[in-house]
Amino acid sequence: MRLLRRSNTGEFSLTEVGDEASPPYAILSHTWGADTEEVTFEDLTNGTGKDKTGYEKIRFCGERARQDGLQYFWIDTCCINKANDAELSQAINSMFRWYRNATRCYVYLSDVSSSPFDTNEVFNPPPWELDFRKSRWFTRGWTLQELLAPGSVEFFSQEWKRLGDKGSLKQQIHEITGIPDSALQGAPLSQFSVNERLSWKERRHTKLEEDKAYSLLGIFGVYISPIYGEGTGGAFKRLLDEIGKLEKCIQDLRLTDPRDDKKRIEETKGGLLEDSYHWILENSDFQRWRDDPQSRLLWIKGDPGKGKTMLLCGIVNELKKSTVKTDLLSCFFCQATDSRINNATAVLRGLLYLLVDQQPSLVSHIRKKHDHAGKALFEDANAWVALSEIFTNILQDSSLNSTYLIVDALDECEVDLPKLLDFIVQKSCVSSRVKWIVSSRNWPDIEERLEMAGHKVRLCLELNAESVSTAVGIYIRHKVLQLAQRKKYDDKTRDAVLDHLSSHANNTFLWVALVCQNLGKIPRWATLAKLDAFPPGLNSLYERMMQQICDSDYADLCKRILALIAIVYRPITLKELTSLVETLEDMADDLESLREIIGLCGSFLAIRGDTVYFVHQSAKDFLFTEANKIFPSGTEEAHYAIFSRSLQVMSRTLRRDMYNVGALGYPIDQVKQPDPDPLAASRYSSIYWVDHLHDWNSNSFVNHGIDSQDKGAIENFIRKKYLYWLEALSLCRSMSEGVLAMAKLNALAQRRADAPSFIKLLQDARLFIMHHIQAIQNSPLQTAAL
Ligand SMILES: Nc1ncnc2c1ncn2[C@@H]1O[C@H](COP(=O)(O)OP(=O)(O)OP(=O)(O)O)[C@@H](O)[C@H]1O
Repeated sequence: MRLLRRSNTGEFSLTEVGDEASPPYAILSHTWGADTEEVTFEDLTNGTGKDKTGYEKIRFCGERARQDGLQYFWIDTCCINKANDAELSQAINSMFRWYRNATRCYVYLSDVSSSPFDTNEVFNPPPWELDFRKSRWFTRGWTLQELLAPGSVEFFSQEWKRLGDKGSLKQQIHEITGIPDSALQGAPLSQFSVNERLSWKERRHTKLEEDKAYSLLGIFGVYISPIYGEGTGGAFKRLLDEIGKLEKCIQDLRLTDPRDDKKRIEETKGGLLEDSYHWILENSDFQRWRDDPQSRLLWIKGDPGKGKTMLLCGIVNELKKSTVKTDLLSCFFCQATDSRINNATAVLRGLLYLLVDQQPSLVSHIRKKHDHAGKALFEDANAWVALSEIFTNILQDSSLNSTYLIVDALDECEVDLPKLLDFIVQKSCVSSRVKWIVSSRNWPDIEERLEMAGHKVRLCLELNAESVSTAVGIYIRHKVLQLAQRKKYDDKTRDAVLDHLSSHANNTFLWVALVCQNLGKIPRWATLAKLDAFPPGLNSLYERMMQQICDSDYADLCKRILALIAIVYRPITLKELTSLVETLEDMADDLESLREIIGLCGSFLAIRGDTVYFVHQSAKDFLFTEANKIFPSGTEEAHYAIFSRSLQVMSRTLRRDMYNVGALGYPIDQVKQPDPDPLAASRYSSIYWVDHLHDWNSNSFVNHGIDSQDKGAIENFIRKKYLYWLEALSLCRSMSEGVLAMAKLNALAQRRADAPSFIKLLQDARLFIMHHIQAIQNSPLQTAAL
């Protein structure tokens, strides 16, 4: 971009700077006078134009910038060479970003006059307010982005008097423009619907009709080359086309919203306690990472349950508070218990999703490939290659703002962890504008790879025992006071619980959380006697919980539930649970009793909403180390049981037009999930039944193949229910999982050389889904027309 600079003698000169390396600058927002009045690029290069009225605005902006300690500033009249079409086109597509990146934006209101003696405090409303409300500035097209893009927008009268900024004048600006406060305060514009954003420009005008559309490019984060002469209709058509493609691309990219994952994790873990993570802000390693431009990667490591995830949640909150509005912050929380967020491609997808949500113009890097490949770009066998290339390009994009990338629980990334680690190691030294934080357990293979990163700071929780111990102490007090209040402990009991927890916690948050959860189930009068039943150390505690389950009257049922929850590919709902465990089948309408049964499974499980989760990854890890207790016949048998139950429940419940949409071409975007949802019990089964069949085979030393009985059941299902299954997959927005499932099923069937008609049936079924995926994905009932 080209910036103006004021010399000591008061002269102005132009200087070219790279967008990436631009010095801090101020930017002017104003309304244009007659062309002859504005100082142009030629004027400045030829040293003319000083007698034009527009020169006053340059002097104003230069003087304000000087007062604010800024040497450079930008004004659209003279910093763009409009005679150069390519430059003009590039400027139109960059302007939003230039306004956003400006340190200050000064709005010069030539039609608002304010006496130098007016003080805003004395008159309410101030005498200039009426003129302010009527100012032409609020009626022009380009000033919309000039209002929204910068973090700081200050308003000045024609006498150069400061009237206020978009914070102090937010009420008036909201009333004049109809733009919600949150958008004025800097909320990502992607949070507002396309129609809402379009409505903001309704009463605004531009000199050239096409500019009405072009002035919205930055507000939607899309690029189009201006074609003056195409008319408003043509310009808007191209703009809306681009917006449509952008929205589709972001929709396809989204796997989960990591912001929702963070919220869910905090809630399932009992809520984030600020006082228990604030120590990090005073920690010298953290400060070094935050303040030293050379420190690019902060790696927080510690044993299970030491509070890493909650610490990262806290850091995300604190960075959000302390960084400037233009900084990007993207995070991802890996969870081994959920196959949607336990792999390297999911990490890149999640990080990218939040980056483009905050800076939509970055989508251009994804669109190049997505326009050709569609959603498959993020899901096919080459997804990692494509995503890592896109990510690299984004990190190298000169328009990328300062960025924080945060990845929690690398140890829970179960698929392609080495690739992800190498990627982080390489990319963390690419750009000084990008800072990373990652967390992991003390695993040697993670250590080995992350050690290779230059510019890193390592923060080991075990080496910060004093801070962690104080933080755990605060947590203990908080939890015990909660318990004491809820259970009405007397002082003696409360102090004994405090003492026991403080002396046995061993700096492990999770241990405290689990013991408190257990104490919550014990009657007040039995509390003191039971305290010693909570041994120190996570494993001892888990062992005890397991022993209690084994001794209880419901041991078999609890173990079956634990085995199921341990082996499913994503957390399942209570309804899904009833369909997958035979003995729970009758409880589909009695979820309260089911909740009680889950409560009997020690404190291994937690329910949030209607979904059952492991209380912590370490609880699941423990169950696998004690596999003989919950999987007496091995994990393969547990997979087989889920496969077989899934086939039964699908055969029983899937039917045509389950959501009563009626019309064959009814678009999926408009399909609403009915309540009660006819797919509630079979959703999981529909997506994962083949995976369980596959893992029954692949995990085992003995290759079971598909025996005659299962062959018959599968054949029957495909012949009678295949189209309903495809409809269900479409309603679950999981058609691509269906394609993969049919590929796996075909591969398994190949082993039955004695059953050619079975193989042929599955081949045909596979070809069918591959050919019609698009149609069924868009309209679930299309299955009936095919
Ligand atoms: N700041 C905090 N506020 C509230 N609860 C906390 C906090 N820190 C830790 N906890 C409690 O401790 C438990 C364990 O913390 P967390 O899951 O963050 O540990 P972790 O180090 O990430 O464990 P792992 O490596 O096994 O995943 C949480 O479930 C939560 O109950």
